Amino acid sequence: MKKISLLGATGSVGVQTDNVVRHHPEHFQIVALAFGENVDKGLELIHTHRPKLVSVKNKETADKLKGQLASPVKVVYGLEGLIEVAAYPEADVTVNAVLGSIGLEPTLAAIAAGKIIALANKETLVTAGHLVMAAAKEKHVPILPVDSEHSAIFQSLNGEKQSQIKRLILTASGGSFRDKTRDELHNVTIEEALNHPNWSMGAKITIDSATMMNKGLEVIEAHWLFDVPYEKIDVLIHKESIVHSLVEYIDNSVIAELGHSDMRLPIQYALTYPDRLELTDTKQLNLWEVGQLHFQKVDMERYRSVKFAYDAGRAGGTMPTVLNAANEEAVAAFLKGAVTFLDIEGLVLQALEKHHTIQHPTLETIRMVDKEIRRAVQEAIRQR
Ligand SMILES: NC(=O)C1=CN([C@@H]2O[C@H](COP(=O)(O)OP(=O)(O)OC[C@H]3O[C@@H](n4cnc5c(N)ncnc54)[C@H](OP(=O)(O)O)[C@@H]3O)[C@@H](O)[C@H]2O)C=CC1
Ligand SMILES: CC(=O)[C@@H](O)[C@H](O)COP(=O)(O)O
Ligand SMILES: [Mn+2]
Repeated sequence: MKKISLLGATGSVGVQTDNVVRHHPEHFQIVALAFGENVDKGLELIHTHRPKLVSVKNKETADKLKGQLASPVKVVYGLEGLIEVAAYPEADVTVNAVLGSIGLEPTLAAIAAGKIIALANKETLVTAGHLVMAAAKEKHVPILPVDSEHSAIFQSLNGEKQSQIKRLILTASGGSFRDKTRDELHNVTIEEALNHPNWSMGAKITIDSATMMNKGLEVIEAHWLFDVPYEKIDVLIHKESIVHSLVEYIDNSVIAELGHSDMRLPIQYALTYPDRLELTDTKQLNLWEVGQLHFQKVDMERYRSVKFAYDAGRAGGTMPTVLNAANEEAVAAFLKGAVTFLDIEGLVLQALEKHHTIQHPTLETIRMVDKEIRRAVQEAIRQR
């Protein structure tokens, strides 16, 4: 029985983790969970899994939740609460599916407590990959990818030697606006941007897919997870999202993982690794039904966010922290209707251009830069 601490329980990945756990009650148990403000969904999950510890976003939500709980559960809140859930002593695995760089300190706390990390929260690795990977190495803690592309790469690597990797190839759907030219992006709406062609996901990552910043973040995530330099990480547009990513070896052999779009597979694999379990209620992949698969080179002018991410990743230090913080603020503003779709890129670029990289940042420095950049982006939005 694997005991799980689940962060971001009410979100898209969280709810699919709940689904995986409910299908295999003999293998998994959720012993602690954290969410933000969705008390109705949170109560449903608490009722199903009966965790011993629950954390929510703030005191107000904690009070609201306590007022509606039928059984005694310890309720905590804020970043401290997230950290307490992440490092919950009874848990074996911490599934981090919270949204944004708020996931960093809980990840570090879970590593310090010796938990296996099943990581969906890519912003953690983008903002401070050097700290997370160094801590995991020191504590001999595995960081198992939940992000579908990274799970595909992890499965395709299957223990092969690092020195034999020629290239990691991350596939990208191209997002909601894949078939639009750059000029056609000026007046796109929030609703159109949220309409991902292949995946049903939370709002922020769906917008990231539309700008293709998601792929940029995933390039940096892959760099840290697999210890591969940026020159050996490529992005390939693949509109069907059937090939989830590929690994090319020095003998030109290319190994990939394929399947229909269903996050329960990478979530479950991170929980069962190195074993596998049956995945119920899923669609088997019959390639004859799919018929054709398409692949296309990425145009870095059309998808500027991918280039920003490569540049920020190569610059290193605090530059990826800036990329991530500016993007989180710009996407949040777009989702509130405060800026246009193309403003997201503009705001990120402005933040990157103004920043002087600090190399080898400590956690304190990362926190300070993250805060400063968010403030600067908010100010830039106010001045528009
Ligand atoms: N969705 C997907 O298919 C995939 C997602 N990912 C990554 O996984 C992460 C989660 O994505 P997704 O599930 O789509 O996101 P969602 O927006 O659907 O869910 C986010 C979760 O985080 C919680 N949350 C947000 N802010 C806070 C906070 N301050 N304190 C505590 N909890 C908080 C939310 O709570 P509440 O709603 O209750 O407020 C919710 O449970 C992201 O990093 C994303 O990039 C990676 C691959 C695929
Ligand atoms: C399911 C998942 O892992 C997402 O990150 C997904 O890959 C988004 O799709 P694109 O970024 O390729 O549009
Ligand atoms: Mn992904």
